Amino acid sequence: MIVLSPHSCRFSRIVHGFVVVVTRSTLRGSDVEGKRTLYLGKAFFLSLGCSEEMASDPKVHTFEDVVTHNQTKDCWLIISGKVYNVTPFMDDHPGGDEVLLSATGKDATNDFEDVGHSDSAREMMEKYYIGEIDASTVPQKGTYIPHQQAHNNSDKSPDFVIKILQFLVPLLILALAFVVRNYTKKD
Ligand code: HEM
Repeated sequence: MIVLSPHSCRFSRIVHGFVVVVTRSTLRGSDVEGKRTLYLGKAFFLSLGCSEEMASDPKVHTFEDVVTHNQTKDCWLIISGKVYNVTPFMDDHPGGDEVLLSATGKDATNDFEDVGHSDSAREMMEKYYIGEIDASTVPQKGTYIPHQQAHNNSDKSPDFVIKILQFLVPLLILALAFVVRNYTKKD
């Protein structure tokens, strides 16, 4: 597989889009001519140095599928909307394999960016690119709170205690006033 710089890849994506549009419109006219355009486009695309994966339409993975690849021997990551199979890189990753494993099962964009990876690290990523993530399948951050945990938390949280006190304190003051009034009342 040929590795390329992100710069040429960005350019090639534009070219790829163009080739697909041309190909689709040409296919409507003539099948043979359309296929020829597709092969020419793909060849041109590959000549720019892009991987075969990028030359064809990228595979779109669902979140549910990607998160099942969460082991040292089978590790996929989601970074900036793209899916990477970093299994061959586990032993060589300078940050270690544990950190890569901890980035599975979620969108690892922030984890990746927080480290401040170098440009050469970003170029290296192209080698492991296996497609795009279907954004509609990625759960929104903070939407999932396990029911049991949420219930326990609310019982112990200071908010809950404050609410109880807001209700009890006026009652206690009222009761106290009542008692004082009764004791100080002249017969
Ligand atoms: C395809 C994905 C990744 C590639 C190709 C990659 C590559 C690299 C490379 C080349 C380095 C050496 C330093 C540099 O050049 O920036 C590095 C360091 C590191 N990476 Fe990654 N990385 C990837 C994903 C991640 C992810 C998702 C995390 C966090 C969860 C991570 C955490 C780290 C850490 C902690 C270091 C060590 C930084 C240091 O000690 O200076 N990497 N990575």
